[in-house]
Amino acid sequence: MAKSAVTIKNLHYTYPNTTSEALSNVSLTIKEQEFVAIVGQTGSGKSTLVSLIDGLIKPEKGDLDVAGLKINATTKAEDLSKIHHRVGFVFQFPEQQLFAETIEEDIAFGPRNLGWTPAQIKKSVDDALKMVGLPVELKTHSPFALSGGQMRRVAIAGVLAMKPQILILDEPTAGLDTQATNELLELIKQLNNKATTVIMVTHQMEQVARYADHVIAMSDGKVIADTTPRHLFSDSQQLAKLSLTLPVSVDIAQFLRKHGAKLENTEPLTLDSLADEIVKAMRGKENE
Ligand SMILES: Nc1ncnc2c1ncn2[C@@H]1O[C@H](COP(=O)(O)OP(=O)(O)OP(=O)(O)O)[C@@H](O)[C@H]1O
Repeated sequence: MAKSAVTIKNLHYTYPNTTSEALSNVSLTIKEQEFVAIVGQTGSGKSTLVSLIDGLIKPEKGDLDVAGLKINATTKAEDLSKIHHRVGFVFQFPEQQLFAETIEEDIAFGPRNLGWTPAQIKKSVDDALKMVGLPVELKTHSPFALSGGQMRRVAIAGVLAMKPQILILDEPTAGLDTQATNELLELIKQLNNKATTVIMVTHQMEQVARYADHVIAMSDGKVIADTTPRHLFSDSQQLAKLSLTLPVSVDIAQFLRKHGAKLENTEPLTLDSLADEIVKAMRGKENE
């Protein structure tokens, strides 16, 4: 059985100077090498949850185990910071945090902070550039001369250079065009295939359907659903409660079924699988 990458038990969190809990009694498990999507309406607690997993804030009550590090309300700041050796966090619009004169300097910032040797730092920069599909020769250039999509890749390379076991991404495709979005998601999937656990906050149900194997849906600081995308998208009551939309492929399949099409009963999570089902149904009709 796969080991757990993150285990959370009865977690509570309230922001300073506020009265209501941002997270209320959250318990969940994320296994190693899962691709997990965290979904929910604005203000439901997604960013707070991933900030706790990344050790940016400390729980008020409850326990976390993140890549083997145990965290609770009494954990000291220096112990909390050990998380950054194991977890990488790609914030929303990460390119806004690029700062150095060269791409190399920018990517090297994290590994240098971790105290790595110059040789280790050089190798980690080159490896990270390759991982995000950018030529290593670019490293002497300014990050600010790149396109928006490329700048985002450099920012993500800065996180990958530290070789995280768990990669958290908060809406990684926000503001990107369709091509850059698809390329970035494929890249994240490749990293996931090579053993990185991925936790992605997203509002895009198409991305959940296509890439995630586990979905955690939040509302009002609580986990409302903790399941597979296929199961979530076949539960219309739950979706309505969470005010989530259906992926287009599932929406079309449900419409066609309602109008008598004999499609298979499982929800098609991508347009490709919907097209396959429609072709099968048409062939079945021809053979009747
Ligand atoms: N720094 C903060 N100080 C006080 N309250 C906060 C802070 N950040 C978030 N909150 C509150 O905590 C709750 C959960 O917010 P959170 O940002 O985790 O939600 P979210 O699901 O990530 O929303 P979004 O999709 O808009 O990013 C909300 O009620 C929000 O107003």
